[in-house]
Amino acid sequence: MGEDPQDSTQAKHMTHLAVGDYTLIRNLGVGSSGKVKLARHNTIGKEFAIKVISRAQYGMTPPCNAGGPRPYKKNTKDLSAEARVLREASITKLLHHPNICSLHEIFIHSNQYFLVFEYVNGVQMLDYIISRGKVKERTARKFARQIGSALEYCHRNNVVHRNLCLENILVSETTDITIIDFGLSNLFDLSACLDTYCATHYFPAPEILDGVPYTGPKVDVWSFGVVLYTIVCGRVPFDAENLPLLHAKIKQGLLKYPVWITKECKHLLSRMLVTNSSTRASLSEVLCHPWMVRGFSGPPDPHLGPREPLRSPEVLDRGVINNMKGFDFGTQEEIERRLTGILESESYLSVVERWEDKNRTLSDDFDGVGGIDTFSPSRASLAVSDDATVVAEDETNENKRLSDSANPGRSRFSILRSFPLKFLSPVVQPPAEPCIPSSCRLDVEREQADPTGGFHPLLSVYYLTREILERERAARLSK
Ligand SMILES: Nc1ncnc2c1ncn2[C@@H]1O[C@H](COP(=O)(O)OP(=O)(O)OP(=O)(O)O)[C@@H](O)[C@H]1O
Repeated sequence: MGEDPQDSTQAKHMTHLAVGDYTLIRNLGVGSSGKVKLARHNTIGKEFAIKVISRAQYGMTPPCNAGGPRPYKKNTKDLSAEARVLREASITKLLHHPNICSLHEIFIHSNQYFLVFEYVNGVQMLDYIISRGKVKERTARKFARQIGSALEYCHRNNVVHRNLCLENILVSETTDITIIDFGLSNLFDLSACLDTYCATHYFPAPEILDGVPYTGPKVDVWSFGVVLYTIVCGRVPFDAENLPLLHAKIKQGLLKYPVWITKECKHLLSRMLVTNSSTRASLSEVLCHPWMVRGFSGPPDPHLGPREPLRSPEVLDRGVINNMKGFDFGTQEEIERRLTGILESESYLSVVERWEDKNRTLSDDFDGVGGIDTFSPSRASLAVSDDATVVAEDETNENKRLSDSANPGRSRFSILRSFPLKFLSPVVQPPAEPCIPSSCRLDVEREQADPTGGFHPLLSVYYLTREILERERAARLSK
């Protein structure tokens, strides 16, 4: 990317730099799209993290041999990079979840974008693991439940992250998780496929590496599996000194577990790291897995607000539609027409009907024997076996342990951060039986056919936009 003029000034002078209402304090990090700086709002005094992205790389800088500024033709790559920034902003602005970094505002200068995010006072999960070695399963479960909750929230809103990795998960002092960087995220539609190659280093799902079309959520489950493996094992599932070797290993598809990993945890990982996306666990299965719910009354709360189905086009609020910006959905009239088409479609109406039936049944159950949150892990049929293809821990294997190495922190992540956006791939795992408890309040069918979440990206954006406006209204009233 182009050099940020702010950065030509040394960091020590940064405290004097102001951007809009913010004073820049210091660098927090750097990513492929730009630098992230700690900033303080001049009037409210609150700290924010501002991602500064140069627009020079997007063709906004006039060519130097020109006799003055003139229109500068953008190429397709530039356009998609610029679209990526705007998509990150549009998607993140909609999301409201305790484990997802919120976007406060975005402003655009002639040479730069400034994305003003909530400041997370924490460290990257990568550094957290490096400094501690492996993490106890109990702590890992806390992390996994928060990551899972955030992913479920996203998926139920037709958003797929596509770049979940250790660098995009921040851990606070209270060991709470915040997921950042929705720069590669997208809206998905379960009835259609995405085909863009995304994700960093070790984390992309096999179907992304193979370049085959994919629907979305399962690629996050894969990356989540790699993250969870790394958290509990203290090293990435596949590692090598260089990419070709790494690819070879991945294609070999052998997954090794250290001896200290519990059977339950191994089973969960073996369901997440399944190369065939159609037999890989759904997020519902992951969140209901006995390992995930151990010590809890059920799967993590996705923090979705209460929603009712939109029962007819008459309930559509034009004020909401007018605010559905940033996704190329078309004009207000087009959005309204498309939403009307969805609400009047047979598939939507039948899903609403099923939703009503299901909720009636659930509320009857609730009146009687405890209702929808009565999931009991003990009732789950955990089919854990000592997987034949799971190789026992081999102390001499190339997946060196951090503590054994002369270079403690990085040896378990030898190419991590060495390659830019690069491929990594997976593992042949036994297609273990899914173990979704029948009483689990989440299930695949519901995930795919809930009129209030995940039914269609346009509907999800409508709900999310309405919720933002409601929050803003509530904030105004409380002043
Ligand atoms: N909200 C935040 N609070 C604190 N630190 C942050 C925040 N956002 C980002 N950072 C720091 O800046 C780094 C880069 O941020 P981010 O991953 O969003 O940038 P990027 O350019 O999109 O990166 P990528 O190469 O993954 O696309 C993060 O790894 C983190 O250390």
